[in-house]
Amino acid sequence: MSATETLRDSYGRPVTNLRISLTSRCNLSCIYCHAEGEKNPATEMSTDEIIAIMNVAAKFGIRSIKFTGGEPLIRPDILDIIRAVPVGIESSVTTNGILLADMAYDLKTAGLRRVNVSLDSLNPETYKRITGCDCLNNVLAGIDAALRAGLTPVKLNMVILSGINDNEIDDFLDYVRDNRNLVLQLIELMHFKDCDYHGDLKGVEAMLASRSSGILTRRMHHRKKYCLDGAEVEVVRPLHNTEFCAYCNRLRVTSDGKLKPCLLRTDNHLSIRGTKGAELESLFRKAVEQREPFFK
Ligand SMILES: Nc1nc2c(ncn2[C@@H]2O[C@H](COP(=O)(O)OP(=O)(O)OP(=O)(O)O)[C@@H](O)[C@H]2O)c(=O)[nH]1
Ligand SMILES: C[S@@+](CC[C@H](N)C(=O)[O-])C[C@H]1O[C@@H](n2cnc3c(N)ncnc32)[C@H](O)[C@@H]1O
Ligand code: SF4
Ligand code: SF4
Repeated sequence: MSATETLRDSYGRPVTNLRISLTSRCNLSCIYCHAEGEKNPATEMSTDEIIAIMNVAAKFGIRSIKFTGGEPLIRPDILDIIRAVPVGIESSVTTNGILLADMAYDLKTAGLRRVNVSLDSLNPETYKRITGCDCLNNVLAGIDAALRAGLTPVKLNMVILSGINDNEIDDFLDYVRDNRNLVLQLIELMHFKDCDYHGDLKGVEAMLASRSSGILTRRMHHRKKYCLDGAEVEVVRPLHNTEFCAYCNRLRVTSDGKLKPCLLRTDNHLSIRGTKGAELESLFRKAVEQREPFFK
């Protein structure tokens, strides 16, 4: 196998991005959480199992690894995991930010490139209603610490919840405005729980487009990025979006060690528990073969 072999699925989509769920456990209980599509996970992977997976990913030309969960920062070995990311792979974490203030500097020193921080409201009451925790200030302190540590750009993930936080978009635009290191991500709610707050992101995109001085298209998912009056906003609108899936370049690993070809499917997971070397590589190939756009 060449050092730069990139895996492609039968739809011609290259896999360049790996999302590893480090745990299904979390210190918050958001009303909408999809937990990265995990259902009843078994035992978490060990540090060594995660390192073996990252090393195979490097052989297959994976360019970026995202650590997610559950809440990835509650893993006691998170710094060891980040230190073990193979050279040449950019690593990032998606976190709720609760523990970030104390950890940002160490994460940066361990080699982490950047963070996405979930923040669905700037109002303490609304934040508590969504997450179950009266801890908005911890998250804001975490974002400041991440900026100071250079974990940039810091992307703020805001899931649009109709009737709960959709009146706060302008407040968020003000929050990120004129800070080149802060990007706002507006995310469409996917229904994984009985959560009835789905909002229309197409309407939001039309509003952003009408106020934008420029619109870019990201390679991944062909997501649109809007530049308006000093604020950078990316829109994540996956549902019934064939273009989004056509440009999906990700493979996932569940916290209990299964390759997961698509966020929205649970019927084609492949267990990699107890495998390494050639066997693990062959399972990677098989998982990529099983990838297909969810919306097509
Ligand atoms: N349907 C679907 N949703 C996704 C996919 N990737 C990310 N999302 C959603 O997008 C949101 C943001 O995910 P993040 O973990 O912050 O990462 P990201 O924005 O996708 O990645 P970066 O921009 O590289 O940091 C989450 O709500 C995910 O549920 C995907 O491949 N399919
Ligand atoms: C599952 S969380 C895991 C990482 C971390 N605990 C956090 O909240 O950032 C990853 C991202 O998925 C988003 N998310 C969770 N459930 C979702 C849903 N039903 N629809 C859309 N996004 C969702 C969260 O807002 C977060 O930005
Ligand atoms: S913090 Fe993340 S993993 Fe935890 S409940 Fe909220 S969205 Fe889910
Ligand atoms: S729904 Fe599946 S195929 Fe579509 S973008 Fe998400 S992970 Fe990729």
